[in-house]
Amino acid sequence: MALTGRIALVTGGAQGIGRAISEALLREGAKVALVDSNPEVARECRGRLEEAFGVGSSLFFECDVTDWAKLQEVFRKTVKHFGHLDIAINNAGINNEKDWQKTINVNLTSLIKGTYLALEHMSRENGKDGGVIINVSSMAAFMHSPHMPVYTATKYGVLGFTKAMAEASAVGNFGVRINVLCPAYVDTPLLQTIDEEDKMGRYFKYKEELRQSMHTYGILDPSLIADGMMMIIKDGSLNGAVMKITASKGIHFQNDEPMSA
Ligand SMILES: NC(=O)c1ccc[n+]([C@@H]2O[C@H](COP(=O)([O-])OP(=O)(O)OC[C@H]3O[C@@H](n4cnc5c(N)ncnc54)[C@H](O)[C@@H]3O)[C@@H](O)[C@H]2O)c1
Ligand SMILES: CCCCC[C@H](O)CC\C=C/C=C/C=C/[C@@H](O)[C@@H](O)CCCC(=O)O
Repeated sequence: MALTGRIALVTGGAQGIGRAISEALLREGAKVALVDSNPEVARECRGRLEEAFGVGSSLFFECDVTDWAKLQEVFRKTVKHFGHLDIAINNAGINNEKDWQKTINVNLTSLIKGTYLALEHMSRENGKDGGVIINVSSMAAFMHSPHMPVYTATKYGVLGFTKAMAEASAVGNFGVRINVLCPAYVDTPLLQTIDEEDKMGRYFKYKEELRQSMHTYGILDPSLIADGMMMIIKDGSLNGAVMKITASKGIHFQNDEPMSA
């Protein structure tokens, strides 16, 4: 997929991994709608992106992805403003084991809603031209860590939902490629939540073990995650792919054993 003139929507786009992919897309000539609930980081990000890529190449929406009506409106306004939608990146995510229901709402329920909204605006079923969706999971979907069980559950959920949706898209001829990305630890403000008792809840006592795990597995630069996303966006053969990004193996894919009867 060539990116000049392509239209992307990125949730959690103003910081961390979301910001890195938004910048990568803008660098290659795409236009990007950034959706974020944090007005301060969004303001700073907006200033930087408009300075670097010009006013008009990005659009900012202050929106909490758990607000269904607002999220619907954001997709609608993006399509109205730019004309159509080609790429949706459901990236917004939190680590909050204390308010674990919020973690499920943000990381899983809203990602499912974001996927359905993206399909509404991209699927051939609705007379649209197709596109690509990337859902952000984590290497936590392959590990069993005592440090963040609900976060882990949401990331397993994202993995399963996305693989099933990719098959639904293939079977239903949606023309939309749906893939999932699973990074290991990435150098973003999310990692600082290990020092916050009101986020770690009863698992706060494990924070040094978690820090040790980061030390063992390494911490990646967000630009590497953006590279992986660009690979998925550009490779038209990828649907249902599970991309892992780790310090030891870099960008690579999970290959599942075919299930025997
Ligand atoms: N950083 C890591 O080590 C790591 C590793 C694997 C996967 N991930 C996943 O990558 C994604 C991005 O994480 P990050 O590390 O860039 O985090 P981050 O905290 O640096 O950035 C997340 C962005 O999402 C926004 N956001 C949070 N809740 C939101 C909501 N309800 N509605 C709208 N926007 C919201 C935040 O304001 C922020 O700008 C998450 O899904 C996370 O689980 C992160
Ligand atoms: C404050 C907590 C925020 C959590 C952020 C992340 O989502 C958590 C990422 C979790 C685990 C990372 C593990 C990395 C492992 C690899 O380096 C590797 O050893 C695994 C090998 C498997 C493979 O590459 O296929």
